[in-house]
Amino acid sequence: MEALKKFDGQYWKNLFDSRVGKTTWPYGSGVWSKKEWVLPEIDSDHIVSAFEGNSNLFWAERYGKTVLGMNDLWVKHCGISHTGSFKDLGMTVLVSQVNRLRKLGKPVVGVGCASTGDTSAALSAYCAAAGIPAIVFLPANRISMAQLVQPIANGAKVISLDTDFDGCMQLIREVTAELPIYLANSLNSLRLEGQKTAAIEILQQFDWEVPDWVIVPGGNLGNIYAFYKGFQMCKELGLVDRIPRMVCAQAQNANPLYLHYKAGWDTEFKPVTAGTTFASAIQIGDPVSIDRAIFALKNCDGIVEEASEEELMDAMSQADLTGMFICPHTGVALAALIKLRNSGVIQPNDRTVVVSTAHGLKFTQSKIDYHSNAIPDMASRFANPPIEVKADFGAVMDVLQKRVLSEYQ
Ligand SMILES: N[C@@H](CCOP(=O)(O)O)C(=O)O
Repeated sequence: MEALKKFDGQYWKNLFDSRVGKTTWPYGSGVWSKKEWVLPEIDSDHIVSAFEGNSNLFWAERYGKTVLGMNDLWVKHCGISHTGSFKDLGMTVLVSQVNRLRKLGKPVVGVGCASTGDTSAALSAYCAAAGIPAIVFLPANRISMAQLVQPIANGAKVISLDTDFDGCMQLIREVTAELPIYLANSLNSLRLEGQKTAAIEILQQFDWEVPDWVIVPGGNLGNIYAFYKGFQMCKELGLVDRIPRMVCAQAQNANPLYLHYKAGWDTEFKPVTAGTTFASAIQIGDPVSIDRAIFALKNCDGIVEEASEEELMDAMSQADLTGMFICPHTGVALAALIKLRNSGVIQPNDRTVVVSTAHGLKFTQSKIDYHSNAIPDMASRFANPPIEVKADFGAVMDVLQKRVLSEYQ
């Protein structure tokens, strides 16, 4: 009975009135001025949804307006999917085809890939569902725990190699040239056929009105080409009359395409050794789809932009503060957008779509490091660490007065 009373509004009102009918803060040690606490009636006009949009395409209203002064900013969440990244779109197509080949009696003993964590997760899941052996080559200690556990749990053969992604990629290409293991990286066009559906879906979600800009994070560079392919197909079919300008966003520590773009498309492409980045899934120095990416960007009047570690982590954290929970690669794309917006290349009313490539839950460690102010040489401007408070009513009320109520008064 006592417990029930505590959940009665009148009980709390009486308690509150008895305590706040004073001009000094009656809890702990602070001082306060009394304020009327009247909750307005709620009517349906005041109910706002955090995001507005169709399925996985969200209008990032608050981020757009407050951070960028933009009115028409959208985020296409491709990581809200079975294994938590856009790789699902392409891998379901590829594994279905391998399944068919095996049913036709073709000698495919398994499917293999090199990965920075998302491709391997998607491959392992679909192969497990189809009963096909999956072999994944991963760079040791360079992918997140959440990504590592995905192929392990799905029963793939996980080969952890003492090299970077580019080293893994070279090895899987050599191995699949020798053995009847089907190569599942995005140089395989089946992957791109699946991935291009995200572009078609964006156009459909906008009722076939073409956005001005689409920003895609880029590492191995299959996805930027897949988006181009989807947009171009819709144009050729007469569904739209133009295609958007695309931006490929790279991490400054793994930026071979950016360097090539800056040097002028006609110079010779030079791979780089990718440095460590929080955007670990695009930590790639020698992308397999370089030629396709250049082709796509040239044909859509595209741009390549880069983001430093601080820029990408700040952009990600600021976006999270508006209700998203994005991956660091999407942070790269948002940081690129901030730069292009600040330089006036992208205008406030331009309809802009940022492609969010993976679920933020795969990258919690980087968020924890950021919010704990534990990243050397990074100001972590938007860190929001937990507030440690003694388990004491007065102490808790004091903290709330200082950190919550004072902002409201
Ligand atoms: N970021 C990728 C790297 C492999 O690229 P793919 O385009 O060949 O799938 C990953 O998640 O592994």
